[in-house]
Amino acid sequence: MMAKVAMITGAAQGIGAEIADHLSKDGYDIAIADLQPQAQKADEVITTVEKNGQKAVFVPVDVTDQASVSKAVAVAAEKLGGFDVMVNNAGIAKVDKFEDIDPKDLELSFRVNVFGVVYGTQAAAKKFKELGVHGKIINASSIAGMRAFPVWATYSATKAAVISLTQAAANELAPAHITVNAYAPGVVGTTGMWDEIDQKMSEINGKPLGQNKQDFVNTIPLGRTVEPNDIANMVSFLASPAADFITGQAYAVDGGGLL
Ligand SMILES: NC(=O)C1=CN([C@@H]2O[C@H](COP(=O)(O)OP(=O)(O)OC[C@H]3O[C@@H](n4cnc5c(N)ncnc54)[C@H](O)[C@@H]3O)[C@@H](O)[C@H]2O)C=CC1
Ligand SMILES: CC(=O)C(C)=O
Repeated sequence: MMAKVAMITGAAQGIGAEIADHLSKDGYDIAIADLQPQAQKADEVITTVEKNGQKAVFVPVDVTDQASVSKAVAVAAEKLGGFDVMVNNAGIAKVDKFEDIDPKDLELSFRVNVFGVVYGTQAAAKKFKELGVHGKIINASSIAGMRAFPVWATYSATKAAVISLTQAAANELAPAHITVNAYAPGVVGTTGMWDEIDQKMSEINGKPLGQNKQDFVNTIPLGRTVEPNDIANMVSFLASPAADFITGQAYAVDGGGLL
């Protein structure tokens, strides 16, 4: 029997790479979709997936470009022989004081974090319908999309939009038995995204490097940062038959930080 196929955007590193590891352990063949310059990093993820006994391909994509996303889905489905799960994981984080928000950062953030989810959802839904698959779409939000933080306006707004898009798409696609859900991580210490955030916050508020991150971590009742493994466990569940009757939901994976 052919393995099921999952495509993960932004999977050459970080949370996306961890999701590739988990979903391949669950028996999925994986399309690692990322920007072309990430091809070398993607090779390491391919090795991991193959060690787990599944097939993997690198599919170059720029999620800000509708045609590129549509082509990536077509290529993934053709190379891997099916299409069952789409994880719209690619994202960027720009922080700035509200009054200093740079229009270029604002535009790029919406193009990657919001347009990317729209295009990924459109392309996946069309492919699922074409193949007659009851597919699953899983989007990357953030706890910042559930509660806005100071100097995080741009990022928070994009991740709140992801929750809205998830609900709307879930409603529209339910008649085709396509589910749409989101994961909303808290502070992930190990992927590089937070190094950039911490550096920028330190420039804004003058706190020593590492202090802004520590301040967030201090608010987490379970007492540690989120690991990519915690998030991939949630994605693994949302992709599984155990989640067949769950749609339109956004799940915080944050150690209770929103409590
Ligand atoms: N790191 C964290 O603390 C948290 C991250 N998230 C979200 O989780 C997702 C993954 O985050 P991380 O792994 O930490 O980030 P990361 O920066 O390690 O990885 C992001 C990936 O997205 C790719 N990407 C960026 N722009 C792209 C584009 N235009 N087209 C295709 N791929 C593109 C990058 O090449 C990279 O491989 C993001 O959506 C992020 O907003 C949510 C909450 C917390
Ligand atoms: C980067 C991000 O989304 C958080 C909550 O840390």
